[in-house]
Amino acid sequence: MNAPTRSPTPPARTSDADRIDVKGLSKSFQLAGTSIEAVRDVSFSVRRGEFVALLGPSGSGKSTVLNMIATLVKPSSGQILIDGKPVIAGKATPGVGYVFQRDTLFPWRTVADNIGYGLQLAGVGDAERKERVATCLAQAGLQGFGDAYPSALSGGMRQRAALMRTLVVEPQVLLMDEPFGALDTHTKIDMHEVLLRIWDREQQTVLFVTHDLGEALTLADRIILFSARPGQIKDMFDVDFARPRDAVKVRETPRYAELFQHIWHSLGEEFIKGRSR
Ligand SMILES: Nc1ncnc2c1ncn2[C@@H]1O[C@H](COP(=O)(O)OP(=O)(O)OP(=O)(O)O)[C@@H](O)[C@H]1O
Repeated sequence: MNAPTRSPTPPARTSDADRIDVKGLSKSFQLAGTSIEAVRDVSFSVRRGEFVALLGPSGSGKSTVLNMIATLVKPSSGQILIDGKPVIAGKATPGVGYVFQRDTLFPWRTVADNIGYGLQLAGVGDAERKERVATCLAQAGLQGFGDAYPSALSGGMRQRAALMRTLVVEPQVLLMDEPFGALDTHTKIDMHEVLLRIWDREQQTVLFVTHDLGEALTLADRIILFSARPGQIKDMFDVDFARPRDAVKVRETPRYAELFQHIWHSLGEEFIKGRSR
């Protein structure tokens, strides 16, 4: 895959090939002698270049599923395939990037050095690293902040830098765990714009965890709705807004209101069930 601004012709948006396959995934945690069933028998696929949101109330096992796909948590049972190959718990899968809710920038490194960290680990030479980091800074609207330390940036700017630190190594699969959850509404919508523009160009396969229905509708091609714990797939919804999307305008369309209302009811039932568990 080419670097963010270097791809001359965008790849086909989606193909029928499955990039992520999750089969019969379950997870129970042991906590102080008690077993907590977090996820029960979850199966789904994500096609190459598809943007899928995992939506559900707090505690419905969305992060646990994402963490299992990211190999950070070992499944109790079930299988996860990426490009047809089983992932191995504890071992990073090549081509898969991860963005967390809280920015995880190193405070002692400048923004440019944070973004360039993965390239440095991969042994990319100084000149190329500089060029690729400059491209990422521009894409994230962070020109002029490369030499700043994270403490000098706003929350939104830090999250943009964290996003770029993952994207600079050009992952084909992007796992995102409520990456904008800590941001205020307007900054969040700015981040949706940044992500939509990058994804329009690069068309990574994205799995995005959120409990924010508006965010899922703005970004995703498909929403997978989780039930209250133990997390199971309750429903799936296609989000058929045209691309490229405008993160502000899409929310003003009648179709958005229609889909919102339709899914909101189902999500609301799980919020209520989740409260009593
Ligand atoms: N390491 C762990 N040890 C014990 N229990 C855990 C662990 N991780 C998650 N759980 C439990 O598993 C359940 C699902 O948690 P998870 O974080 O996956 O849900 P979520 O849908 O991502 O929630 P949120 O939206 O609040 O992040 C919760 O009851 C949680 O307490």
